[in-house]
Amino acid sequence: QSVLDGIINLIEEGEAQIVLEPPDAPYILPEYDFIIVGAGTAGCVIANRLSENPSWKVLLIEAGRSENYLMDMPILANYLQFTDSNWRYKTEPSDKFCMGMDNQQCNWPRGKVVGGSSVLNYMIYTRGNWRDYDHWASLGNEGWSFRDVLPYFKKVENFTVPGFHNSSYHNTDGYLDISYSPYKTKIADAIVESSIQNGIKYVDYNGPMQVGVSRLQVSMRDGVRESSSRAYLHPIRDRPNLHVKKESMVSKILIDPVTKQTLGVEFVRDRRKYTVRATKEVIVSAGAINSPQLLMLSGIGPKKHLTQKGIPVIANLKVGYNLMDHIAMGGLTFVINKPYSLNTEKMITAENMKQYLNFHKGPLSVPGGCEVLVFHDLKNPNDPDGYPDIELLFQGGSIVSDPLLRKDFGITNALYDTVYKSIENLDTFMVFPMLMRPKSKGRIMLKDNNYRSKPHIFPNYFAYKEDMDTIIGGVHLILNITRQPALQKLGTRLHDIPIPQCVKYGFASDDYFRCMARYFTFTIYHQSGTCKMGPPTDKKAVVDPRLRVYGVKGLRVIDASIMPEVPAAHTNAPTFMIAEKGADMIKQDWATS
Ligand SMILES: Cc1cc2nc3c(=O)[nH]c(=O)nc-3n(C[C@H](O)[C@H](O)[C@H](O)COP(=O)(O)OP(=O)(O)OC[C@H]3O[C@@H](n4cnc5c(N)ncnc54)[C@H](O)[C@@H]3O)c2cc1C
Repeated sequence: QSVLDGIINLIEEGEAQIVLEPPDAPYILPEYDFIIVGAGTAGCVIANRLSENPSWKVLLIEAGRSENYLMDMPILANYLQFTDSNWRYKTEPSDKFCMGMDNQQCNWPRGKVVGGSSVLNYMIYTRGNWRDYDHWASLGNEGWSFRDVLPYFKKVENFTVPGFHNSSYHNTDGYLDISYSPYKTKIADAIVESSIQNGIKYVDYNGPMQVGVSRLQVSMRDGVRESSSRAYLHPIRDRPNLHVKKESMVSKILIDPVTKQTLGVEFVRDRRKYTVRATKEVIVSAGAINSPQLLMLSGIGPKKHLTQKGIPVIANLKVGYNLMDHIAMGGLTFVINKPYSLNTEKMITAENMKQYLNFHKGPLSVPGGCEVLVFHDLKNPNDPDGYPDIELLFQGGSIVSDPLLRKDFGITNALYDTVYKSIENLDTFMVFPMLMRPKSKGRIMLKDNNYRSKPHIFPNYFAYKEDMDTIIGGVHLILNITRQPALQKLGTRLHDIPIPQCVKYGFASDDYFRCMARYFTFTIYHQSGTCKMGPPTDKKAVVDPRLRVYGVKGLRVIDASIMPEVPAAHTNAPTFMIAEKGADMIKQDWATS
């Protein structure tokens, strides 16, 4: 098989993808039983599950266009943020975080495409800790304990990770394939070995014990990204009772101001406005930024804020509060003296292309270069069933390995040139110490009452000192791991050109790293919590434990925004679980009514 054969294969697979994704509905009905806003991780699951009932008519509305096959080549993950499939949000400028980024703003990409952020993401698949969900339940969210949600995590997956087939935790007949990437670098092997040498156990972090080291379990099928659309929509593309409307942005949820009954939605396509009615429910699955934005535009949100923006209030709720994210100190880079690192330009060889295009194997199958993670409990380091407060995410390359990676994060040219330019030709890897259980919470606010305006984003990172301390604990752990023999065999050393603004603290001191975290504040893209789930006694709750919006009939939010606390996980797997569970709740509620 040659590269040319591979290119033909690519064209054929690309064509197949176009046919497999449900088409844009050429017409829509005046009313549906259910209207789902947003075909992202959650929306595709809900569309599939609700349309299982052939007597229900379901409309799925998505602002973005079709997913294309190139988006699903794992190594291209870093590139997708530069396309129109990204909403391209930015945080408000700050002098406490994101200080090394252009205009002191962090980029917050979000998927605007069929499949949503599951098309832009790095495919890392982690469920979180059993305590995350027991904690949700203890806050008054009945039905959300780990015991309750485990069946839904299992329902999602076709788990093919070798060596970990524990049927109490895993399943093989779900829609979403979970596997290891078909390729790993020698750096990944050395990281795993060094972690073990540092006393860390190799685990199935989606099994009974989460703390430990592992290669990444990823949502991939046969070396190709498994987005929520590929997993949940492609297999059901011919269902006549499901219509998908693409490139159509919902501008308002229509609610009767007197009865508070949801009537339907208004959406805009090609600058034309359409109205469509929902006879049973509207389900908002527009993600952790757009869901609160849409609720607020529709009159559901904090009374004072909505009134200031000239929006009549339908329900006075704390929409947009409780904004959470997982951040890491970026830029921690190690130089090695072996030619093992993933470097995009060096990787584009005929052999690697041949491997990927023909067989979906080789270095191009590594998701954006991410390879290994360690979950660790800094407070209880010896507890094999610890509750991770830090994750170390290892990449088989670094900020210098791909010219676009620094632009993904928005690092200023000046800072990049000063700190990293000189190591562009060296072999390197990078580690993110990532805060898993942040105390600091932010807020999303409307700019104005125009649905096309991007909202204001205040992430409020590092408002609590403990959050920074945890990151520093993570840096120490990374340094310990890199001192172990397996990584030392590669000549691993910390890249030591300092950030000029931090050098006054003394390179590699804790205060230096604190300063570095404020300059290179890297989001790991886990925005969540902005339509918080909680019991009626929770003053910040927007939806009840059955995901129904308080004070409004016929309206639910089902996506990452309902998380009361962000789990110790990358948020895609928990969002799949929420969607499976939410869809079941809808079925239950309509079965008994
Ligand atoms: C760059 C990046 C990398 C990530 N990496 C990982 C990872 O490796 N592992 C992991 O677990 N998680 C990762 N995540 C996070 C994870 O993908 C998200 O938590 C998850 O996809 C959220 O799902 P959701 O359904 O809440 O929202 P989304 O998947 O974002 O879906 C929302 C959908 O609604 C659409 N929409 C929004 N507003 C409207 C409107 N008004 N009208 C119509 N449609 C609308 C959007 O276009 C989008 O398609 C990453 C995210 C990003 C952006």
